[in-house]
Amino acid sequence: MQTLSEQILRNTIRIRPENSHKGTYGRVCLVGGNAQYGGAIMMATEAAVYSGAGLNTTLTDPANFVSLHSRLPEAMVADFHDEHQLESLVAAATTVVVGPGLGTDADSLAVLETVFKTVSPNQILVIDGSAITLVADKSLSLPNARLVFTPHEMEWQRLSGITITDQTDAHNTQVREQLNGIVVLKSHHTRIYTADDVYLNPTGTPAQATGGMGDTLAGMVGGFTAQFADLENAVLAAVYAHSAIADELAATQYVVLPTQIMHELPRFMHDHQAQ
Ligand SMILES: NC(=O)C1=CN([C@@H]2O[C@H](COP(=O)(O)OP(=O)(O)OC[C@H]3O[C@@H](n4cnc5c(N)ncnc54)[C@H](O)[C@@H]3O)[C@@H](O)[C@H]2O)[C@@H](O)CC1
Ligand SMILES: Nc1ncnc2c1ncn2[C@@H]1O[C@H](COP(=O)(O)OP(=O)(O)O)[C@@H](O)[C@H]1O
Ligand SMILES: [Mg+2]
Repeated sequence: MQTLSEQILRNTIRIRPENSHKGTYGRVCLVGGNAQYGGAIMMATEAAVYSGAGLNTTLTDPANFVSLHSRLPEAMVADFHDEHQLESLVAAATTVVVGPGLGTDADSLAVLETVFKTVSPNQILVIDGSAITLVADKSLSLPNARLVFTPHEMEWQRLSGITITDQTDAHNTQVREQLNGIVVLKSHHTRIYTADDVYLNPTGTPAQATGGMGDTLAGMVGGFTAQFADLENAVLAAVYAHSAIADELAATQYVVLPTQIMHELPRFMHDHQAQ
């Protein structure tokens, strides 16, 4: 087991080359947000945009279009019920983030199944929130893609079958091997399980214990993995940065809002970029 340090930021966040454009920094496709949970996909989208991903498209319930656009004109939006559009936008993405606020009803399942059948082996697929619950409840087969799972302990219990009290590194590693992806097991001491190692994130604060905090991390993982070449480092750096920013804010705040974290990101990434 290794404990992450600030070094992961300098190893990952690159000074931008002058000769670059939005196409250089990846396309993120975010899929989620039913009529009840529009906030979740908005926070994930905003986090991807503020992470610096070059192009961001959100596939969501049309009930969320106006609120999303009025907050975030940088993102493109489309209806996730339109299967043809969902397929073509997912196919064009560097990273797909599926699950924040997706819900678990029949429509949600249909959207998730379309995403799973569309992604290809060289695409990155971040599976979060409701998508994890659906995979577990419906015993869905996972697609052949570069998978990143971001469960909290209850979602991990559903997906892995390991009860929260039994979620030891040995047990978690066994299930990670079957899933064949990176697992970010979120808690007050988040651990990241990769093919070769287990990493402990030393940053984080109970001031983060508020709804939307994980949706924000999912969007950051989307933004970082779409831009930075090394998948594992990009995931580790996103996890570290998310909670390091919260720690900074918690020095003077009782609670840290997810939207405050994402708004600090451009400054934080500027301060930790390296050649
Ligand atoms: N503003 C919004 O639209 C929000 C939408 N959300 C979405 O709501 C859907 C359901 O997700 P939820 O996570 O709320 O519901 P879940 O039912 O998946 O999990 C929440 C339950 O897990 C328990 N739990 C145990 N250990 C935990 C841990 N370490 N971290 C978090 N919870 C732990 C909690 O006490 C709670 O009872 C997801 O799609 C999610 O993205 C939530 O993110 C909240 C905010
Ligand atoms: N007490 C805590 N200490 C540190 N980090 C926390 C704490 N409580 C929550 N977090 C972090 O907040 C996030 C919560 O994720 P999640 O439960 O998926 O939120 P949501 O689905 O509501 O967006 C995770 O990154 C988790 O590590
Ligand atoms: Mg969550």
